[in-house]
Amino acid sequence: METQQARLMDGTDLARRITETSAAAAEDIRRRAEVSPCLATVLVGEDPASVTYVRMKQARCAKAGIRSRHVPLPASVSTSGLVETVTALSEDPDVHGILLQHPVGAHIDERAAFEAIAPEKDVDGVTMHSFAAMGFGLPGFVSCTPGGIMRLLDEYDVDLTGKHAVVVGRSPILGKPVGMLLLGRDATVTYCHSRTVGLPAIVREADVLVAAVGRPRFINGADIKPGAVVIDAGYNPGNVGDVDFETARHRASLITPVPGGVGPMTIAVLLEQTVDAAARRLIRP
Ligand SMILES: Nc1nc2c(c(=O)[nH]1)N[C@@H](CN(C=O)c1ccc(C(=O)N[C@@H](CCC(=O)O)C(=O)O)cc1)CN2
Repeated sequence: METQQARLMDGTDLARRITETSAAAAEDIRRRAEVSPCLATVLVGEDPASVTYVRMKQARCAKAGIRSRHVPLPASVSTSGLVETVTALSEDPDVHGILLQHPVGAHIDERAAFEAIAPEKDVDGVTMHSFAAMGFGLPGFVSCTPGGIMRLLDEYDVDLTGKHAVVVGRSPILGKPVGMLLLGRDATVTYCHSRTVGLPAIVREADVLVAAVGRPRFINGADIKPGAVVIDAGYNPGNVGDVDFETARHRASLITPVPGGVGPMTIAVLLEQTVDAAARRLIRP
């Protein structure tokens, strides 16, 4: 019997508030140092979803008074060509943050390209340097979606201490780092993925479930523990999440919608970290 309706975790509203603060901080930097924070966006090819996400990032930058410099590259670019472009942006003093939109194409060594981002400009949290900082619990730039998820959990006062957090997904910029951040907040973390045997039974144990597997409606609401907090980090075509929302909302206590949950938070964290990178440069030029 369906007894409860989960409260929605409103990522759109929280992202708007974070971006307002970033806009004020960007304005402050401009006034005090006559420097305007700048995000370089690098897009390989013309994958329609990636084009949309990069446009969204540029539009939010513009709204927040953050400059963006777009660098489109043909789908045929080689690994060395991409590394050369990213290295040049890393060395360009006018650029404070670099976003290399994922995915970059199967023929490219994406890791090599990410590693060409200077650590102090890794506002997207995709380099090994940032990954290690997240793992050690040291200050640094977080991967944007994991960072956005943690902000949502805090906004809704979710106590993570001793809670069983199940992360379904293991990508280097989403599943793995969000598990590390949850562990750093004293949750007991289990990583699962598309090949996990007996996944439903593990999902049923989750106090906090993070679905980040990239498969539409992969998590069935019937497998969600009553009262669980459900974070749907899926961004499948048609704005469909990794969780079957209609069934899950009757089991969870809190749930992120798709759209309007984790997605906007990803961009808010990217902008916030871009402004932060510019501010850090003022302290340590
Ligand atoms: N270098 C990176 N590449 C990618 C990342 C990333 O964080 N860094 N994340 C994903 C996708 N992504 C950003 O790039 C992203 C996906 C979805 C949204 C979003 O706000 N979605 C909206 C709905 C969008 C719509 O209406 O079309 C929502 O959920 O409300 C933002 C960012 C892949 N690559």
